[in-house]
Amino acid sequence: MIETRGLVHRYGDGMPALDGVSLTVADGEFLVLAGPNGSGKSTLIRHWNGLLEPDAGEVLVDGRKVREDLVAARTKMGMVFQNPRDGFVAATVGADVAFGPENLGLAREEIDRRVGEALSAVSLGGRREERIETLSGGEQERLAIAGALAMEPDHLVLDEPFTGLDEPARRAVLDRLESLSRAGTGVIVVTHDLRDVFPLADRLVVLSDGRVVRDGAPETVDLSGLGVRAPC
Ligand SMILES: Nc1ncnc2c1ncn2[C@@H]1O[C@H](COP(=O)(O)OP(=O)(O)OP(=O)(O)O)[C@@H](O)[C@H]1O
Repeated sequence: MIETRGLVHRYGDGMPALDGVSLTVADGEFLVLAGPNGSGKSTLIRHWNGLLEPDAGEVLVDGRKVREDLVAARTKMGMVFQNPRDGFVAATVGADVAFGPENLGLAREEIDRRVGEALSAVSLGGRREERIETLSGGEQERLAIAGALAMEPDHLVLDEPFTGLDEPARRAVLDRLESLSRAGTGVIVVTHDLRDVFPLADRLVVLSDGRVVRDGAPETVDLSGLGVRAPC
């Protein structure tokens, strides 16, 4: 469970990027976090794995303060940031996915199992030896998801995972998210475009100017005037 309590974040002297956000995300929940550009979405998820320090308030993952146990939080939260291509650390598909589990100090057999399962979950099984630069944009997005999955997180958090994807790649990523969610992994998708992800979500939270302005079942949330593109 992710508990965000009264979270305030300021980057400088201006308006706070987060202005007292309180939000609890249950295990297994499929949550869409929406809001216009600059509303604080990326800032919020960076607090969930301790990349930023609160100016006020706190974040707890499974009851433990993130800033006091970064390793525990980062083991439970799988993050796929915008432009995942910038985050690859190895030359080949298999080596990149193995990097996280290797850093957990796991045994080689366990690492191999996780890499195999994560790659097949995103339909990249059998492509371990391929060089990352030869993959398409959609395949690279799925590879980034595999890297997060290999950590076997309780919550998979994806920041704008559909940007720059063509329709088949978008569909493939959505299908993966749906099956992961069905298998019990919590999924949090950050997006300002609700099109395809809307029907999958249990819950929609909308941020505006660093505050939670809507929170509810997707079909019950009124999106008018929020600068969020409603699903067609
Ligand atoms: N590193 C930074 N330094 C200074 N200000 C920042 C920084 N990162 C974000 N901000 C500011 O904080 C506010 C919230 O930004 P954030 O990126 O969290 O919003 P967002 O909802 O994720 O936006 P987007 O949809 O454009 O990614 C914005 O006003 C932004 O300009």
